Amino acid sequence: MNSPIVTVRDVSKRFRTMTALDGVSFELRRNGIYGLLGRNGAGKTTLMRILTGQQFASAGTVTVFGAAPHENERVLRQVTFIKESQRYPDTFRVRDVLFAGRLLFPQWDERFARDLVHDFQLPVKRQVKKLSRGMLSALGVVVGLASRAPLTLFDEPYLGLDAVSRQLFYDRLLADYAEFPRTVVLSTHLIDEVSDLIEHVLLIERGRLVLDEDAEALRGQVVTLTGPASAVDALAANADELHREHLGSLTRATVRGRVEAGQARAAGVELAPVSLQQLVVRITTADLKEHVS
Ligand SMILES: Nc1ncnc2c1ncn2[C@@H]1O[C@H](COP(=O)(O)OP(=O)(O)OP(=O)(O)O)[C@@H](O)[C@H]1O
Repeated sequence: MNSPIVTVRDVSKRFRTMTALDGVSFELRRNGIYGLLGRNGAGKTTLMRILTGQQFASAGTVTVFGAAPHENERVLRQVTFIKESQRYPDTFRVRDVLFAGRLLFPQWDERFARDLVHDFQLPVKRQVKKLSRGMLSALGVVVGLASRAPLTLFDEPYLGLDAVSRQLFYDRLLADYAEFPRTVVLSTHLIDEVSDLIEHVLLIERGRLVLDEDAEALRGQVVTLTGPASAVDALAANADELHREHLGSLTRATVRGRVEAGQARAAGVELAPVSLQQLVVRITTADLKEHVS
């Protein structure tokens, strides 16, 4: 990852009285796989729509490849946005969508597109409106991958895919990314599934960005401490406590911060890593929000 290709500064979006995004700021760097995580209605789609020029922010600025994205052809030719509810013209067949991809995206790889169509067993002659939900998702995935756009956003396009096809998507994405690095944003609820894939985590909670962290750094930052309450308290004293539960005579605390493994062992406290999914659940639990900086 190096220079930013997207800069979001203090962006808010209001729909009448509803605030969908509230003072969001972050950067997306050239080449990297970002996980855009958050609960239902957190503001993920709204943010992606603003990044791709489909919606205006109510306040703040968005710069994509050095310019505002709205109606900017130079910028938008470098961007692919695949959403679950992707619409295509009524008469389009699968092959028409692929043809359009070839025309629209300068980096489109026709051979890769055909391989993907084969992998996902898509019927090229079938009208898009007659595809099953999973096939429609697969078509979105094919376009998103084969476009090789320098900024590719997937807004849960794979919800219709079964587990085997989702794995195929993750595998193809990783393999192609290794050969043709670009900036990929995956918005998803299936955090466990993508946790090995994503390099950076952006977590939105009720319109606010509550986490903007390197995934690897995050993995070591949050742990659970299980042991006698007094020993857990002592170890947790210098960390942010995200959650606490009692298991008979033992206490289990989920904390964010540095805890020395040797110290924990000596105090009879079991130290265990927290999965990204657990971490997100803990952080987005409403009454614990004050623990998140
Ligand atoms: N056009 C609109 N008019 C009014 N409210 C809207 C509009 N678009 C989005 N919202 C509201 O903004 C909030 C954020 O919606 P958004 O679709 O961005 O969430 P999301 O994180 O993508 O959710 P999900 O994971 O459920 O798809 C929601 O409360 C939603 O109802």
